[in-house]
Amino acid sequence: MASYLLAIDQGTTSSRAILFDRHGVCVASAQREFPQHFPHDGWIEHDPEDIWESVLATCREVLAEAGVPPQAIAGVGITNQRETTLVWDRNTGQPLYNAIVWQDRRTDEACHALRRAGHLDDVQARTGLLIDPYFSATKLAWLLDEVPDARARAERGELAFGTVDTFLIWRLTGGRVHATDATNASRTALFNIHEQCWDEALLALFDIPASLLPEVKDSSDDFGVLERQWLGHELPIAGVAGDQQAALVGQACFSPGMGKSTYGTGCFMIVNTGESPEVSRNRLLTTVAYRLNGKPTYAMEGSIFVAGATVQWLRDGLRLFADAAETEALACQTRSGHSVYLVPAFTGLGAPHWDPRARGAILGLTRDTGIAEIVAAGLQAVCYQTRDLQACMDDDMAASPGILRVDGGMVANNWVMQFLADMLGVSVDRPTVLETTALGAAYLAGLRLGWYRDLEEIAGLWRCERRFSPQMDEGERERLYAGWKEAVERVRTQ
Ligand SMILES: Nc1ncnc2c1ncn2[C@@H]1O[C@H](COP(=O)(O)OP(=O)(O)O)[C@@H](O)[C@H]1O
Ligand SMILES: O=P(O)(O)OC[C@H](O)CO
Repeated sequence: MASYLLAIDQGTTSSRAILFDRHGVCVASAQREFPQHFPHDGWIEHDPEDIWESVLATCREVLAEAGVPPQAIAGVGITNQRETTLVWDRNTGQPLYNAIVWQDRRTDEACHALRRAGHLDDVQARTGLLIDPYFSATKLAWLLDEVPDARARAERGELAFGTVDTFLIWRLTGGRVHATDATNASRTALFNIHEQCWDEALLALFDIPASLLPEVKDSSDDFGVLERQWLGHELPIAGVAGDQQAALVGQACFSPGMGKSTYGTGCFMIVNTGESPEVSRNRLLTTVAYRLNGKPTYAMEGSIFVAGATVQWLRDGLRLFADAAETEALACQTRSGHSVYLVPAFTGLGAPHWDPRARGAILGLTRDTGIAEIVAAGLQAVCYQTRDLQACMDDDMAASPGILRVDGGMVANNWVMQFLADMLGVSVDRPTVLETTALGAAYLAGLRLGWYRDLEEIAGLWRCERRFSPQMDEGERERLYAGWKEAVERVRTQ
């Protein structure tokens, strides 16, 4: 009898494949990093073949490592870096160009022009998003305009567009299925989140031929069959969601008001808002949390572009330490109440500022500032930015989550988690399974395959490993946060 679900987690810097059992316990995992390409300032690309090969290799590795035959897998869930845009030939499956990654800013000018022309409110009303290079629509338009012959070929119906989930589904099913799920569609800026369909007015605005677009399915659905040639056995692809939404599912945040924050390369805080697509007054995003049985559940999201990436920069750029894990001991050595601030606006600022031209800064240096204070400031920046998002959510929804569930590579750092609880003034819960993104994809597949009755059953599987409770006094918390706000004002350009 099939005993496992296979989750494919295709992220920005690496691909992972993880096997879960029925209780949501991680049985084995495999991970491969792949190269990032920076052809010009602000441009970030992935070679689609690197994405594909790393996914295939990790799937094979995880089965080998666990000693599990493919017949023991009930089905596959896919979760992915969102917004990243690919176009390929429907006949050959060959991509026309590299994948343009979500962090890529090449369409900054085009977005600026659309905002100047007054399209922001309409785009926000239809998509829940803003007009920003982050989302797929302007990246896709760029591909059609800049790759020779692409627009004409798209108009003849020869090409397919997809985010990474769609590309993987296409390849895994041998080109039989061209589909995405509603969470991924909701990040393209072409999808109407109220009507749950591609929006003709948006296709016209961004000049995108409808023939390029995939079918939009539920997050638990029939996405076709992974062909026998890849793992030696046919497997149903039964769950798909963008990685941040999958983490919300993996964290079992199924009731309105429950939220999670993921601290990986970037940081994404998402709060479930139930059946109502709340519109933010503070430039947060409205997005599809998951769609089951044709019914969307919505969420509000704050996206911070740089979180763990600061730690990488401190390690690889400044060479202040050799391993990210060392940051915890370094931060513990800081003078309490030091006033160094590091604003990690390396690629601009995301929510709630959306200032692509801002650049980073370290402020408040004194003669006794050392490595420990700079490292601590880098870690604290992530917590201050979460507090910025919390303030927006408080204003938009009258209440941000009373308890925040956290995951991602950075949450291994106890010092960061305590400072986060202190800065937010709420409890921060770290679950036993930190691979919540992959777990969410597995749960979505499991729902479709009848492994789980409903979301309630899945919620019963969530376990807290450690709770961090706020300990800092109010005065100190507000003094530190006021310093952060001042530091951000110094780098903003708009
Ligand atoms: N102990 C730690 N303290 C602080 N940051 C850490 C620690 N361990 C890992 N990180 C950071 O977490 C990030 C990796 O998290 P991960 O969830 O794997 O990211 P992603 O899925 O975005 O690639 C890296 O940027 C790394 O620098
Ligand atoms: O691959 P990650 O974990 O950095 O997540 C990327 C997000 O999906 C971008 O929106």
